[in-house]
Amino acid sequence: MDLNDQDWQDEQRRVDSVTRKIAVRKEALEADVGVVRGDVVELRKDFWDEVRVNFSSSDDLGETSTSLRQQSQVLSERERAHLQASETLKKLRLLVKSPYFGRIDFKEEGQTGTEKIYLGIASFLDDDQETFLVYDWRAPVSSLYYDWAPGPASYETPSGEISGRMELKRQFVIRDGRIKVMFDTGVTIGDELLQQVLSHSSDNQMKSIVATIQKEQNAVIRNDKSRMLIVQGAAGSGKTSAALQRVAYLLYKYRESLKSDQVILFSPNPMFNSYVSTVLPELGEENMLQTTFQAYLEHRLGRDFDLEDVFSQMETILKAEEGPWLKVKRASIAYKSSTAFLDTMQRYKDRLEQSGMKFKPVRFKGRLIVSEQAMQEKFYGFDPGIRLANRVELLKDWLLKELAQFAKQERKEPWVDEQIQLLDPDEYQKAYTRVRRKQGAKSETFDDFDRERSLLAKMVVNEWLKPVRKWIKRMRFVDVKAMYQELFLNRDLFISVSADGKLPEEYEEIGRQTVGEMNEGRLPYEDVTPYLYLQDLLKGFQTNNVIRHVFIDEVQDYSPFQLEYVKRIFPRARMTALGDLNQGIYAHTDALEGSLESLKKLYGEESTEVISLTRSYRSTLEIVEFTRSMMPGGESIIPFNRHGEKPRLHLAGGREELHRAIVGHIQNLNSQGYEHTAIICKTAEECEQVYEALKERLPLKKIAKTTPSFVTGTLVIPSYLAKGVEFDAVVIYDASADSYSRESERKLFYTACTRAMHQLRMFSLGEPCRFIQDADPDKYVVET
Ligand SMILES: Nc1ncnc2c1ncn2[C@@H]1O[C@H](COP(=O)(O)OP(=O)(O)OP(=O)(O)O)[C@@H](O)[C@H]1O
Repeated sequence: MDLNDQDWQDEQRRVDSVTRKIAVRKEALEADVGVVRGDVVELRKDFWDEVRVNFSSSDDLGETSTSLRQQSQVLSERERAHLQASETLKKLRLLVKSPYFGRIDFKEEGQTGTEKIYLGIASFLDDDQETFLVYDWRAPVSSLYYDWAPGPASYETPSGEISGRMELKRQFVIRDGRIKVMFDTGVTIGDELLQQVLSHSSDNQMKSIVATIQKEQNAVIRNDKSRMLIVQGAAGSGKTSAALQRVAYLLYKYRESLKSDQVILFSPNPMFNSYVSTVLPELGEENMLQTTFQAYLEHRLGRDFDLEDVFSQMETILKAEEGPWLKVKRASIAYKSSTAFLDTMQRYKDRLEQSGMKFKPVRFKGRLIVSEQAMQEKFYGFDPGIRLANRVELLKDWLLKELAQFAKQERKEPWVDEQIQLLDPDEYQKAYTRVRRKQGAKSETFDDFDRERSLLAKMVVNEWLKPVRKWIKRMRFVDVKAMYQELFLNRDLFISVSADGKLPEEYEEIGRQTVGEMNEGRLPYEDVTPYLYLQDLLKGFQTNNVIRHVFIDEVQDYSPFQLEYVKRIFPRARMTALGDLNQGIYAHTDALEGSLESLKKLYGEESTEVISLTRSYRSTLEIVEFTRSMMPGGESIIPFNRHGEKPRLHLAGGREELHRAIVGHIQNLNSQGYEHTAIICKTAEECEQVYEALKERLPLKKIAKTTPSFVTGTLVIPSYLAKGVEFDAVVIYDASADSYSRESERKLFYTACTRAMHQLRMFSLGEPCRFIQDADPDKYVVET
């Protein structure tokens, strides 16, 4: 559209006028916020000056407490006002630069006038406080923009559906108050604008997509009926993007009841957390909580074992030779990932209700305080109607009493006197003060020798028994490890508790591997969640009742067992699961074949909705056409119509030639302005070698599983860590048949290739892998 166009001038005039109003409001609020902040600071500083403190009599005490309460109320009211004003200000600061991105003209059925509705990242009312100059993109009326082309249209409101006719749909790009781009659009939200957005270079931070949300993505964002929403979508179809806008939508729609810290996102790795962390702030919202499943596992079991993480497991498996060990490992992973194992565990718990609980005896200084047998007798002496975890709780209380009893006796022991003698004056003084505090302000001094000795002995013994008490309180007397191992050591037990009365394949060997690792203090990844599950069955689940929405990205990487566990620890939450079955890269994801079905079972079909996203936005049409041709069923992936070069395969004769070609290619990419590129290697070990070999020739950044934040530049990254992120250009380091030799690595290879936005080049030392050979030869170019 021409700059002189009348429409353009009219729109720019409106932008000017709205921006001016926003600026005025912003400045006024800035002044207000300053004042309120000052108030809060003053109130905090002078808090005690304003409170009348007097403890002389009970009347004075009452007055003091009233005064304290009043002062706290004033302070918290001002703090609330400050928070609210700051949040509004944050939005005004964003709006002033770009007040809106879309306009629809809508004529409601039965009404005479047509309303012009402008959409931005937040609502902005005119001074009359009635006219919306900008509507929040999440308001009910805004869904017209995402769901309909000009013509008949309707939208849902809390009081029912509103129908009418959309007469115009217009898009803008406004930067610093100037309209940069403006056009009227048809069916989908501007292919033109999407073209522009997608042709940009990638970044180390994900961007919000509010201006170009597609209809099917809008369905994901606004869905709030089902307990479980499954989003199955191709690589680059905007699953993560839609999920983040969905969080923003939920925070808006339920702003009275839902806060950002009641929403949690499980990310595939810590680096991904940083990659997506700017989207919500860009929309003027607070970030939700972010974590990884691994971080949760570490938090729960990291002190007890050296926990293997999914990346180490992956690395080990990718590097392992085919043979008996790998066969057993695969069988072990498959079984321990399944819900069959979860059922077995449940039945094992039922069995333990009757018999078989294992306890660690309570000891002190090598002496037995309570034996395992005594604990078992006590435990199975409780009413069998009481739940297992509650009986453990009762046992704990009993043990604490036994310990108190023991402590009383112990005070008479000679070692206690020795310890009292050893107290230095400082410790003595401390002990004295502590004892006095405990006694209340009753006596000024130790009144006689006996009393002094008895108080000090009590203190010394208590101090020495503290770790034992803590040990009991944490229920560490429950020998979870022994009971977990027992399952793999005792065939008869296993058969009797397994749901189908059978042993899993390779049972004996799995047992040997599992028990061996655990005795070395290590817990293999496939055992971590089952172990935790058993522990929770025995000691009680640590549920989180605060979280209302759980988002799981890359859900295909979770085993059915793990998903059941997540469901269990967030009993009051709804779940949004985002995944792509083609990208299930970990060993346990074989257990997830047909996993959409198992995912649907998690909350039951009636509480589950599935939305499929089939259009892929990240990569050029050429890259999508190539990558999808590697995958069975890939035809259903629809590329977005953005063109680029065909992917290229470079066959190298030797390693030095390979390195020379890669260096030349990266330099070429940089000169084309592609600065965010990745050399994707199969394993971390290969990354290490490549980094060492090329670091003198290229400014490389090596990415490892512990890398906390995503960076721009030329990265050397293992395939499994490139999940969820994207690059201008991707270089597959060695796509040879030697390197990717197993069928099970197809999804890994596909995932690596689909990280490319604009260019994909694969290098191969010798014959390329079968996945490339399976691909449509018309869809890539071979160079030698
Ligand atoms: N409606 C949209 N408007 C603009 N950009 C979009 C849109 N949808 C997706 N994109 C872009 O496409 C790219 C891929 O999106 P995203 O990472 O959310 O996809 P994904 O489905 O989670 O991918 P993967 O499963 O491969 O990790 C991102 O750059 C995103 O900004």
